[in-house]
Amino acid sequence: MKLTSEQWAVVRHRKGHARVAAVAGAGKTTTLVARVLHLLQRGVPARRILVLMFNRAAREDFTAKLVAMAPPGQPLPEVRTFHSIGHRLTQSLTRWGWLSPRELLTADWQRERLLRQAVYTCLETADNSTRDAALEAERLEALGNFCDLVKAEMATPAEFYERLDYGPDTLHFVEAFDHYEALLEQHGRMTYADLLYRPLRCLENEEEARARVQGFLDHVIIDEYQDINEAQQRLLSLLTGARAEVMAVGDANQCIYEWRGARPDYMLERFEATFGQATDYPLSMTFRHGHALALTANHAIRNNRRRPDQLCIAAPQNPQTTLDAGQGATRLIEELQAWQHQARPLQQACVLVRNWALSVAVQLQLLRAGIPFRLAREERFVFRLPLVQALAGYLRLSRDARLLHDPAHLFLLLSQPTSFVARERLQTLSLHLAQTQHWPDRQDALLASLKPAQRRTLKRRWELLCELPRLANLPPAKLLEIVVERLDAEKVLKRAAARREKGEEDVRLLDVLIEQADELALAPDELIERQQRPKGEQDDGVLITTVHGAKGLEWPLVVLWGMNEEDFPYYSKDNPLDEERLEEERRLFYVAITRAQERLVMLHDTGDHRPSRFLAESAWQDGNLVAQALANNGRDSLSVKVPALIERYFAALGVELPVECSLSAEADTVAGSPTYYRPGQQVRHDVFGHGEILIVEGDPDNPVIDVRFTHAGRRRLIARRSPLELL
Ligand SMILES: Nc1ncnc2c1ncn2[C@@H]1O[C@H](COP(=O)(O)OP(=O)(O)OP(=O)(O)O)[C@@H](O)[C@H]1O
Repeated sequence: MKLTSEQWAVVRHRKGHARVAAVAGAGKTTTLVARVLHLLQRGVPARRILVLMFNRAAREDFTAKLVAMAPPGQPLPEVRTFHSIGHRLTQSLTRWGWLSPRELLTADWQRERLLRQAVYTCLETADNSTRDAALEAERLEALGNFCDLVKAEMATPAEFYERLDYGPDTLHFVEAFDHYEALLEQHGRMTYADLLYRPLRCLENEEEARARVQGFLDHVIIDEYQDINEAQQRLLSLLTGARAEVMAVGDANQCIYEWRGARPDYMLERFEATFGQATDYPLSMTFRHGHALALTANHAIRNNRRRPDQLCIAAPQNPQTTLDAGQGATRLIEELQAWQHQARPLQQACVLVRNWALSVAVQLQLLRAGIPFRLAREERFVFRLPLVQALAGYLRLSRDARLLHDPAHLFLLLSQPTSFVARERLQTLSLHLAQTQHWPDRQDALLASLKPAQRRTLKRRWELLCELPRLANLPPAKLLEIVVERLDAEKVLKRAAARREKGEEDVRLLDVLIEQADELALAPDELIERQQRPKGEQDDGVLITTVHGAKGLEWPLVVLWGMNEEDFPYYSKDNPLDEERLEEERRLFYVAITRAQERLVMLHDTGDHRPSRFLAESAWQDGNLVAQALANNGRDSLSVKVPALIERYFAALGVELPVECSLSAEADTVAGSPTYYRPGQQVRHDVFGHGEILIVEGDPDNPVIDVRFTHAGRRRLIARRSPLELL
């Protein structure tokens, strides 16, 4: 394979640190393998080179390519992940006596037991209901994640708690962290997060230990630099010391872990702050997809203010990617069936969603159409979700009143969505209700340990259960709506979730389920039967995954589902978008669309949600139009939304083709298009004077904007109805 001149420049980089800005599909592995071989040829000993990849799959892929391309017998450098380095450092530091020996906790239940103990200790004097709520499985899981993230970000628990949006019932997290740490030490255990955290803390504190691990490397090459966390960054700088030259490769446009502390500008700032000056290299040519998608990706990301000034250019031999957008589940099924009719395997296709909640509609539709699928995370199978099991349980009860006598069934419905009451107490109550069919007397011991609010919640729920058999004839969607309303399910789910985003995802899941019950007109029996005998996932099926889970991967066919405002970009009335979050959502969209090789289909749903602003911003029709013209060697002038971008793209290809601004683009600007108002823009209001736009949200054609006025403070305005002038 002939490397491009940009790739060669990276391979032959001579001296000092280097930063490589690589677009998606730029052949990073090929280039970095060539770089390693070049260093070896230049006489650098293999043991003085370290290559760091972001996960095991990337590491295996890299190693395989390196072995295949190296001359036989050539000693090769180590290719590692941060975890494997941490593992080895832990072993060495333990052998040398700086760290006490600890065993890695591999099973979830072991970890959960320690977390549970930590919560007990710090809520020892709290009342029952507070403790019960803190011991809910979901809350414990959130606490576990919190502890891991504190370590990944090398923050204090209090600092990190401030940074993330945890709910009001999580105040104990900060203290629980310390108890958890003490328990781990006491039991001689460590978690995966400790593999980096412990050696790093030790090396930062012990000069002598540091001296034993530094000075062994001349070259460190690191992939996916844009998303590395604080612990990884610090470990990297420790290992490289003053001597090693660092080559960091990444794409700031694919920085999708901002909530965890990664920032697109870190590619620039953090690197220089840590290592000093670097030579910059672009890898702008993608080998993954055709011009249509390259142009669409360029359009999509151009609305971000914080981004590298770099166009992604499709290599001439790439497949001619086709793009389409549409609406509804029927379209999704048609796309996948058309793929199968072309005798293409479903493993070559992927359905991407912004959030797992959105995958529920996809799963239900595929089940119904008999199209096999597999999930990147098995536990997200729709009929394995506790909330879905519970809702199906409510439907079953409406059809079969005998279930009121089944304690296990009552327990399921009293505990999901959570009633914030401990399991044991609910089990006893369920047994009583199943046997007596009566709510216990006020003085009954069963109620003694419950707070008045818990009693009220459970009593109301029992009354609903008794009423359900009388509602058996209602359509399932209507019945579910009643259940959700009577349980006050939205509020409960928001309260139960330990992070606001999780609560909102659960609420969205409720919506999706009701929409689906309505759209599919699911007969209760069908839903119930599916829930009771869920068909397992199938290996030869289409993959369903989230955009985060698709990082670094590619498929010939990508269907991006859920292209609606509030779903993608993800926001809500309680959780509005600010400029940073909108830009991160846009980078996620960029990652999503650049996974496709031959075909990309973006679908929005038929519900109340408006189509996503990203569809308009991406100008995908222009992408198709320009790609067609390039394929046919067209000569006619092209009417496009953003002529300057197309001209720059043509200049990079060495193509001369006239372009002009399309009428629709002009109309957009006049009418206040989704891209017309953007955070950061300066405005003048006839009454309030000068200000800066902070947030743009709502209908892209008629946005609501938040403006901070110099003299009139912060105001929310309907942009098109306000006497505003853009400066
Ligand atoms: N100079 C080149 N000419 C032709 N094809 C190339 C070139 N460089 C890379 N490729 C091809 O591009 C594809 C992706 O390359 P590679 O596996 O090296 O990149 P990657 O690291 O997986 O992708 P990404 O850049 O998205 O991380 C491969 O099929 C590879 O053969």
